[in-house]
Amino acid sequence: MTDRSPSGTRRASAGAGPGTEIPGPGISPAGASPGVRTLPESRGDRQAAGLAAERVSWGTDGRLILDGVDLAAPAAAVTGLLGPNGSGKSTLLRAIAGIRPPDDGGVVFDGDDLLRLGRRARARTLALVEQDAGTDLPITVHDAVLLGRIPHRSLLAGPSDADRETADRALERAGAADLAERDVATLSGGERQRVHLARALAQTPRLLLLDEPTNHLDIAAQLHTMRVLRGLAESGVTVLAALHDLNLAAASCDQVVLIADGRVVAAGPTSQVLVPDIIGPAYGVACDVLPHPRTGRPVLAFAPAQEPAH
Ligand SMILES: Nc1ncnc2c1ncn2[C@@H]1O[C@H](COP(=O)(O)OP(=O)(O)OP(=O)(O)O)[C@@H](O)[C@H]1O
Repeated sequence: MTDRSPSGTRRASAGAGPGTEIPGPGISPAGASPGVRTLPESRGDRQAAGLAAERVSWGTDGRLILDGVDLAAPAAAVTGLLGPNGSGKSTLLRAIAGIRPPDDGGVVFDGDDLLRLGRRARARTLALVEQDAGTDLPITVHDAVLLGRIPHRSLLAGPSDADRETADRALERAGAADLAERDVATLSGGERQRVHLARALAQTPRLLLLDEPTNHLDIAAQLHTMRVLRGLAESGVTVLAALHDLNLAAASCDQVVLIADGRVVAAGPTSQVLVPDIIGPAYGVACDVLPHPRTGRPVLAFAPAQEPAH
């Protein structure tokens, strides 16, 4: 049973308070939670191309983890999914991917009900790069990436030359070509992360979901990964990535959705959500925003929240 009472699950102070509610794209007024702050620029109807999660709820052990989440991720854009630890980002990505289907709500992608697609059709449509997805299979990186082609071929057929070429290109694009002959089990955390991305790329999804894709990566590899995501978006892919690094989000995302305690706190263009009066309360920190000296995009600087004076 899912406890839908507010008292069981929510922190008192996360996010914008009541009175800031403004409906936006994919955020139907009926489904919006109190405290949802969706920016006026994103107001409008749900876009036909791209992803729309509608009033998605999921709970376990009497605890509501996702509480009527509405999220729109347009096609040909990178959408960042932000929120403090335990806010429900991974759970939401798994719900959208159908790995842990929601108890309530729907997930529509390019006009199709994603949750009604069969496994194979879904695997041809979307790929999910999970956080710290481990694999101890005794196989090479190249063969692991080739597994991404399985949804695209008949069940009895082995990989074709075209499949191998796609896997090679995916390895190249993910910056993992030099790892191709390595045994997956011997890879470092950052090397594994690149291989997971390569496998997802080999799947040639139209919807790419990523849970902390820059985990374990050094700064150059982080920037490379975000460039790959931007390149995918430019070629029409819908990209939704859970990110902890708000500066990477600021540098790379077209728009962001901020959740706390399983509810949307704010959603809209990156530069309008990554502002002190939204980020500070959501994460419980003091936050300043400066222009990036090279790009002009927002750079966030953090400090511990001020203790209230006694
Ligand atoms: N299967 C489960 N059983 C019980 N609790 C769960 C389960 N899955 C998730 N949770 C809880 O749901 C909450 C949200 O978890 P989730 O992993 O989605 O958060 P997150 O935003 O991805 O966190 P992080 O940033 O730390 O990775 C957490 O409190 C977690 O403990």
